[in-house]
Amino acid sequence: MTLSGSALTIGAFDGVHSGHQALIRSTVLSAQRLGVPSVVYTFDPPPKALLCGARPLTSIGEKVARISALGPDHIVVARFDAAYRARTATDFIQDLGRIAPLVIWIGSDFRFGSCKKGTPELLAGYFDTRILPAVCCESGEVVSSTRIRALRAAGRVLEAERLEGWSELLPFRRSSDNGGHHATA
Ligand SMILES: Cc1cc2nc3c(=O)[nH]c(=O)nc-3n(C[C@H](O)[C@H](O)[C@H](O)COP(=O)(O)O)c2cc1C
Ligand SMILES: Nc1ncnc2c1ncn2[C@@H]1O[C@H](COP(=O)(O)OP(=O)(O)OP(=O)(O)O)[C@@H](O)[C@H]1O
Repeated sequence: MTLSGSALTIGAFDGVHSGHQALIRSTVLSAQRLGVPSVVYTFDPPPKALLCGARPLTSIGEKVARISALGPDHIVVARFDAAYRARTATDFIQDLGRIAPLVIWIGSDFRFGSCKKGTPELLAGYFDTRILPAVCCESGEVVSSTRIRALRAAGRVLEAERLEGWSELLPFRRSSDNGGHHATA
């Protein structure tokens, strides 16, 4: 996919939890303001599934369905395998040129590329990079896919679902395969 302008967000987005949702909403809003398409760039499987054996919170179909529900114009799904993992931060920044982001939304802890050398500061040297403050739960802890996986593993399913933030939005749906349309990188 090649674009001449876009608003972009990037991440594993495992579970598309409330922090991810805020990031995607900010991206869609920026795109509307700028009059360009919004793009969500994600990876399958989530890097931590390949690298640490983490069990993904949803199937790729459910992830794409959740992202689609937030209204971006495009979803790019890059296959995260051994070759992709070896890509450097600079390789990835070059790839992003095809999407021509006028603005990129990320969280402050976003890291990308081999040895996690890609930082928000590096990205900001190439693109207008906006950092969304971390979304926290009611008790003040930062919401993360890792925390949701740990809650699930401990059998604390309701707490995990609350952090994911989908049970209220889509009350009748569970983690099933009902994929949407998406491009692969
Ligand atoms: C383009 C790209 C984007 C990445 N994005 C994420 C991400 O959003 N979340 C994550 O946990 N890891 C992400 N990773 C994985 C890490 O940056 C890194 O590749 C991984 O930790 C393995 O690093 P190593 O091969 O140097 O051990 C990404 C990797 C690449 C190449
Ligand atoms: N609670 C949050 N608030 C705002 N942004 C977030 C939050 N959690 C993650 N992000 C951002 O979402 C993007 C994707 O991150 P990622 O998919 O690695 O999420 P994660 O919840 O941190 O996952 P994990 O716990 O597996 O590392 C990154 O830019 C990250 O900074």
